[in-house]
Amino acid sequence: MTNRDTLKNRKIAVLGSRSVGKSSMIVQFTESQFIESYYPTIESTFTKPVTYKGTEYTCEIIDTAGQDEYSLLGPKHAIGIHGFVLVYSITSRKSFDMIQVIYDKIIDFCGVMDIPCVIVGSKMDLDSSRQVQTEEGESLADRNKAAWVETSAKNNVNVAKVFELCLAEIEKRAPRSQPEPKASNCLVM
Ligand SMILES: Nc1nc2c(ncn2[C@@H]2O[C@H](COP(=O)(O)OP(=O)(O)OP(=O)(O)O)[C@@H](O)[C@H]2O)c(=O)[nH]1
Repeated sequence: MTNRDTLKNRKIAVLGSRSVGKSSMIVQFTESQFIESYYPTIESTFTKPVTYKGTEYTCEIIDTAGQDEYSLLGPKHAIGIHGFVLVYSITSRKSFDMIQVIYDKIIDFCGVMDIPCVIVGSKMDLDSSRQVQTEEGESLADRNKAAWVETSAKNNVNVAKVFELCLAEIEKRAPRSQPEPKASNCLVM
């Protein structure tokens, strides 16, 4: 087996409204810590090796600036990206409503029917302020052929699962001998 067979690079873009906890989730996953204070993200990339079903992957995780309905989805959020993590906060109905908007923008941009995607309901530790029920999250994911999970970056609940689910969604759609993405191609299937 060549190194290319054993170490696969997978680019994952994390998108969602402002302050839903995208950075906190990524930092918990890659650095095992939780940051209470809020620093708006411009854009940064984190790398972490992940072993999933016996295969070693290098996950390149792109932390994006929070989106709203007026944000333009640029090529950097679609081209060469293998999988998408779309995050809403269970405490914000508005952030939940943004998920379909962002999903549709990706689909439009890439000209595909569906994408390897995990929809994440964050901040599940704040259940007393819940605005989005679990069934709503599940059925949104079902409608879009996406995986779904609720997480708490604060308590490190289901954070690693997000990235496992994303790798599963990517691999589910990948043809057996999928070539590595070319920089100029939209890889979403
Ligand atoms: N209680 C609780 N708070 C959280 C959780 N995740 C994030 N937060 C808090 O929510 C705030 C925003 O978190 P960020 O991770 O910066 O959010 P973001 O989505 O990256 O924000 P942008 O960079 O603006 O897009 C911070 O004060 C975090 O401490 C969580 O799981 N539980």
